[in-house]
Parts: sequence; C-alpha cells; structure tokens
Amino acid sequence: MKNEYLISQIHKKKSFLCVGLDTDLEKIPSHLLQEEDPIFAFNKAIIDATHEYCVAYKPNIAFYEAYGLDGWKSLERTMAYLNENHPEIFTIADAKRGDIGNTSTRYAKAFFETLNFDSITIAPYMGKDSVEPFLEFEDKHTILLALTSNQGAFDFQTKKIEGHELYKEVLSVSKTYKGSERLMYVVGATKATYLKDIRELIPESFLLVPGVGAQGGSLEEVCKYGITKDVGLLVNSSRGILYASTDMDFAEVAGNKAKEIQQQMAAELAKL
Ligand SMILES: O=c1ccn([C@@H]2O[C@H](COP(=O)(O)O)[C@@H](O)[C@H]2O)c(=O)[nH]1
Repeated sequence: MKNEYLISQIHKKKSFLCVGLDTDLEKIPSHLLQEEDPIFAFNKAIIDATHEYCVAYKPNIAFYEAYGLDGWKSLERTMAYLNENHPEIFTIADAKRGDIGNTSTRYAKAFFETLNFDSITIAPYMGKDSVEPFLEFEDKHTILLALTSNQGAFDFQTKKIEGHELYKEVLSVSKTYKGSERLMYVVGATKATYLKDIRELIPESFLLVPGVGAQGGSLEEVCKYGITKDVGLLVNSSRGILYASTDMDFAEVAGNKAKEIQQQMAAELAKL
C-alpha cells in the first residue's frame, strides 16, 4: 500500500487507529472455544465490529506462533479474510524480525508475499544488511523499533553513544538505507514527550505508536508532540479493545471502544 492511499483512508475514516489482534485463547469468551478455529472466529467478530473505525490491523505474531500449526492457520485465515473483505485496511505483522541478509529475505517473503502483509516490524540491532532486504519490496513497509513502550527501552535505547541516544542513531542512520522511503518507526505512546525530538529527525515518517489503553499512554500527548500535517501516526490499541468485554457482547463492546477512540482521533484531526 502506498503512503498516499493510507493518508487518504485516515482522512476518509477520520481515524488513525490500529487495532492490535493479540488473540489469546485464555482471554477470549469461553463460548468461542467450541468453534473449529476459535482464534479466527474471535478475530472475524472483532474485525466485523471495528473495521469502520480503524485504518490498520496488527496481529502480533507471537500470539499465533504460541499455538503452533493451528495458530499459523488462524493467522493465514485472518489475513485472507482481511485481504478479501477489507483490502483498503493497512496490515502490520508485528513480528520484530531481522537477521543476516539471506535470512531477512526469507522473513520478508514469508510476511510480504506468502501472508500478504503490507508491513512488518523489525528490530534494527543487526544493522543495514539485516534491514535492506525488507526495503526491496515495492509498496511494502518496514517498521523499525526506535523507542519502544516498555521500561526496558531505557536499558539501551536511550543510552548515548558518541553523544547521541541510540534510538536517535537508529532514526538518522536508517534514513541512509537503500529504500528508506519505505521505512516507518515504532515509538511507544508511553514516551510521548520524546516525540518532539523525534519529529526533528524524521519530520514526515509514519510512526506506529503502541501503548495507549492497557499500557497507560495518552492519545492526546501523542498527538500534541507527534502529529504532522499528513498525520504520520498509526496509534495501536490491542487489549483495551479486544478484551473490553469477555462476555457474549465482546464484539459489540469492542466496536464501541474502537468508535470512542476514533471520535477522539477525529477531534485531533479537526485541529490540523
Ligand atoms: O514498543 C512496543 C512495540 C510493540 N508493542 C506491541 O503492541 C501491542 C500493544 O498491546 P496493548 O494490549 O495495547 O498494550 C502488543 O502487541 C505489543 O507487543 C508494544 O506494546 N510496544
């Protein structure tokens, strides 16, 4: 998907919400466990209830891999459902991959070609030759972890090397990679004030911002420091939407929760 198309969808839906599909068999309503594929049944109900209010879905791959072959089949079915019914919605494989070049190419093929995701999250630790294989794919996006939402982000990401914080090095050095126009970055909503500095280094890049809802990040703060004239934000909520109710009404409540966030986003977009 091209950036211009994603931006047009954001304006059309007045939303930059990404719904995280972190589907956990221990948390989904118990009546779904009788279904042949409970994970897909849950995802389908959530997608049906939330698609009007969001522009992206982000299955976190760990939640599928945890169930082995069955989990992988549920992921395939979820992607086929999204690609068939909602091809206008941006899809993110939250896989946090990255390896030596030939291995990265296989990861890229798995997620961009076999599963037909629009984007994938990548850990930048192994550097240029681990990231560039993903950037070769036309109309696909590579979302580099820059400043993550968790407490452990302070172990390395904010440490200075040669006078610059490591996360800032990730932002500036990655801009020199071949195909860097296809890069986006992860910045946690829990670190919203850092977005001011981040926007000086990457004024236009799209950011995937997890951490509102269950992790306590503030949408208002993220917008205050991170929004650009072309929006430049995809703000993710997973548990806050998926498990807003664990009863028979889970999909309806998830839809209402997504709508509530979409309305806050519409108010932010009206300020642009
Ligand atoms: O810095 C990061 C990078 C990725 N994540 C992922 O986003 C979702 C957040 O889920 P919530 O339930 O809304 O907290 C989850 O898949 C994380 O693995 C992140 O939280 N922070």
